[in-house]
Amino acid sequence: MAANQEQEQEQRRRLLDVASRFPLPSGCRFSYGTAGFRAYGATMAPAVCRAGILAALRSVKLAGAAVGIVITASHNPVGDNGVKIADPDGGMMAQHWEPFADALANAPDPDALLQLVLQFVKNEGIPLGGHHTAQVLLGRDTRPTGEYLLDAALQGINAIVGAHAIDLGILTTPQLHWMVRSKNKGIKASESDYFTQLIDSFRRMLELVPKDKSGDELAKKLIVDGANGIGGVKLEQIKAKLSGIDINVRNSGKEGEGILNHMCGADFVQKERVTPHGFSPEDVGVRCASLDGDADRLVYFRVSSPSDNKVDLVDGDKILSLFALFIREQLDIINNNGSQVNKSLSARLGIVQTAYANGASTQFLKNLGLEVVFTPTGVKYLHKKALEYDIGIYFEANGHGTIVFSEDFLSQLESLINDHSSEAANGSAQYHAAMRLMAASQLINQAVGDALSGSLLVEAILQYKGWSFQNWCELYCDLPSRQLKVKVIDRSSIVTTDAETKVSQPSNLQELIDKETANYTHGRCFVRPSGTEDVVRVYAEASMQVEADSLARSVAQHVEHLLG
Ligand SMILES: CC(=O)N[C@H]1[C@@H](OP(=O)(O)O)O[C@H](CO)[C@@H](O)[C@@H]1O
Ligand SMILES: [Mg+2]
Repeated sequence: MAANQEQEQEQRRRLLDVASRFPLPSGCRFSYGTAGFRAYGATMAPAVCRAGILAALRSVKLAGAAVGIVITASHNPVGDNGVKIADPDGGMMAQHWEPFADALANAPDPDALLQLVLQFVKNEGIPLGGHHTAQVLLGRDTRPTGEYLLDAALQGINAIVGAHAIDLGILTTPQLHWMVRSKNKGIKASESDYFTQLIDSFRRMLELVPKDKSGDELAKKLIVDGANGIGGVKLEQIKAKLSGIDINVRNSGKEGEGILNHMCGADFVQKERVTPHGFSPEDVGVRCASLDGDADRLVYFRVSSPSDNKVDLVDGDKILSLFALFIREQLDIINNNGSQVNKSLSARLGIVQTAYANGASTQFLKNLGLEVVFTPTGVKYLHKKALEYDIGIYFEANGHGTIVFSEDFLSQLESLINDHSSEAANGSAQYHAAMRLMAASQLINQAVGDALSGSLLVEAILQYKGWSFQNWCELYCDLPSRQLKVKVIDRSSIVTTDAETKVSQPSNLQELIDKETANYTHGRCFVRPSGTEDVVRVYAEASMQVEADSLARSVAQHVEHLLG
């Protein structure tokens, strides 16, 4: 038999073999959804194994570039688990592969799986069975089912001839995305390189804080709620090396401290607006940050008073607003400063939000004269949109977000910094502003939202501005809002348009929503099927809390009535 034919046979055999090792339980249906497959951890092995096959195929297709797999269920309960795939640029897997991901995960038997793969590789022109290579980097969070699912992923990857899996152990989701991106850029990509980049660029940011702004001890104090997940573990590892900030980690994931995401973490704090487990009245007034279970979400809060457990919340929208103010300020300094180096920077700055962004934040950003655009829910949409700008800043209200800088902008910035190399110019405000933007671009994780690097950027900006938590809170006042979930028979019967702000099907639902909304001052309401849970989500906003509550309730009733 010719060598090629032999390889092809071997490839078929391996696929049939691995599929029979991970049969799909009957009645099981996976959907790639907003952010990968997610379900009860013990049931996830077939989907994770198939995600391994898919990641290896994606790497073959992209000429052996590294692709990533993260095993995590983020903010969901500890018993859940899931899998997300990172593309070679460190972003989410290209959306046009999602239908194949769905079909592969749900292939009912080994033969169906084999046929599906063979058809797909033919359509996509993937040179399967030839002399190709593929590499897949794997990370997982701290969940008890992580190791078991990692093994399923490894078996899936190894089912593709020529594929090579690299297990990077327990990592935050953003670390894995950063490593994939760095590896494909040909730069140092280990965990210690990631830490060094964070520590060094944070130090550089603080060195650029004007001397008159350096605040008191409270300004440097930060308590971090690690959600008993991997973010707390990693922060403990580096906090002593972060100078200029005093970090205390609670819910750090240490044995006995608590259960992952249970009564703690970014999702809990943002939704419940109460102090997470491990915080007490003694913490009143101190700036606190909360991460989710895989550390790709970040929100800030402050314990409001010693007598109740309420918090003042700073959500993703306000983190976005702080970042936008900072970036804009540096661009203004560069472009309006009469410096010896007569050079300006042309930069298109874009702000990306979803319909869940509080209306007050959008108004605030627009009042600053910024370009604000909307995408559907999910980092995969926001990130892609942000890449269209020289500097794109995006956040979901729940704390997923980051800043992306175009290569062209960064090289303009670098040349500006080089032009300032003479000593006299080094002292100029323009030079400092350019250096701040450069340090920020190195501190922030440009692959994906990262609670660790995001919180360090927040801390550096607050120190730069000499701002307290209160100053930050007062940027604008959130409009009262309410989110509800409605269980329906088939949530996919709701179809939305205009970045999910309008319903196109069922045909009369939008009219009903409009009618309800018209009854309220500053009323805004939309519904959409969740991409991670079997529910329809209702969001309402109005000038008073009771109004937002009642608008959400009446629209939820319409949804229930129409969809059962
Ligand atoms: C309203 C909301 O918070 N939706 C979340 C949630 O998506 P849904 O499609 O709404 O279930 O999970 C996504 C993944 O974590 C996150 O990106 C998104 O923001
Ligand atoms: Mg997460």
